Amino acid sequence: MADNKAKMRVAVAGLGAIGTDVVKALDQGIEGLTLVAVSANSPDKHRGWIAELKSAPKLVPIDELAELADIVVECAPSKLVRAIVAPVVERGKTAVLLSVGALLQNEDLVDLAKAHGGQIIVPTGALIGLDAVTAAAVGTIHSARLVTRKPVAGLIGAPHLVENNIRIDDITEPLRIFEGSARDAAKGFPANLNVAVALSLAGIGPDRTRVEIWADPTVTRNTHRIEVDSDSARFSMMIENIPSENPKTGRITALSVIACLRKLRASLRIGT
Ligand SMILES: NC(=O)C1=CN([C@@H]2O[C@H](COP(=O)(O)OP(=O)(O)OC[C@H]3O[C@@H](n4cnc5c(N)ncnc54)[C@H](O)[C@@H]3O)[C@@H](O)[C@H]2O)C=CC1
Ligand SMILES: O=C([O-])CC(=O)C(=O)O
Repeated sequence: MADNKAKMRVAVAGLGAIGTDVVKALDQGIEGLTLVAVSANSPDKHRGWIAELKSAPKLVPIDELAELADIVVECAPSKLVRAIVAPVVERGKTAVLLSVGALLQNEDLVDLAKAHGGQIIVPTGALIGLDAVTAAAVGTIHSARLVTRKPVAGLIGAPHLVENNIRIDDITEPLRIFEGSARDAAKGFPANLNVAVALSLAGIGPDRTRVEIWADPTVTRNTHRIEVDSDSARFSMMIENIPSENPKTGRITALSVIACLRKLRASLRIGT
């Protein structure tokens, strides 16, 4: 049957572990969407494979994306979140946000979206169970907790470790390196704890959501366990993510974005 709805134009900001897979999936085809533009830090590095796509998008600086697209997918370093998302939501458009940890320092972006009829979408990303958490949050959640275990390589360089002089390079046993709120976890581990912030925004907020982080030389996967107790259900779930080419980022993250984009215009939509 003919597709009567006009396609929505999509742009991708950042061509790293997540962005590259998202671009390739969009080029293969996602119902109701068309890829029009991408941004990269070193455009020359990407011109070759972009030119070989079925339909090559424009390669432009991030400040041009909001004008060119209806939906901009942010998969860039967290310091660029404001520069990428503000112009999108100011135009009443949609930003898909991966560096969700940065939202805590940029909470006014949500007000900006509200004022202009824009939307910020946070995919489940590397986590699990945000469908159940958002459902439970319609009622009352009593407690929410995240326990993250990562191989040492996925944690090295985190500001919390550097500032507190915590050495993990030579550990031979699991070491708990952080216990506290999701808000503090996001500050101390900006490239690692997007999942903590996503959980907190789905549930009871960054101050009441508790987080434990372990550096674990016995695991090869980024492992996240969530435990939620509410007036509708008690649940705990664990996901063991195979790292992508970026050891800080699980492979499933890009797939979650692709699934999220598929849902935007799909004729059948499963899950909350
Ligand atoms: N919500 C979630 O569950 C998850 C979120 N993330 C977050 O998503 C973001 C992207 O993650 P990855 O793809 O793994 O990171 P990555 O480091 O592999 O890719 C980021 C890309 O952005 C590019 N970039 C830097 N400056 C740029 C600029 N001015 N314009 C355009 N591109 C620029 C870099 O060159 C790099 O290619 C990170 O902030 C990460 O923390 C990662 C995993 C899970
Ligand atoms: O597990 C992952 O892939 C990444 C992660 O913890 C995060 O960004 O929050």
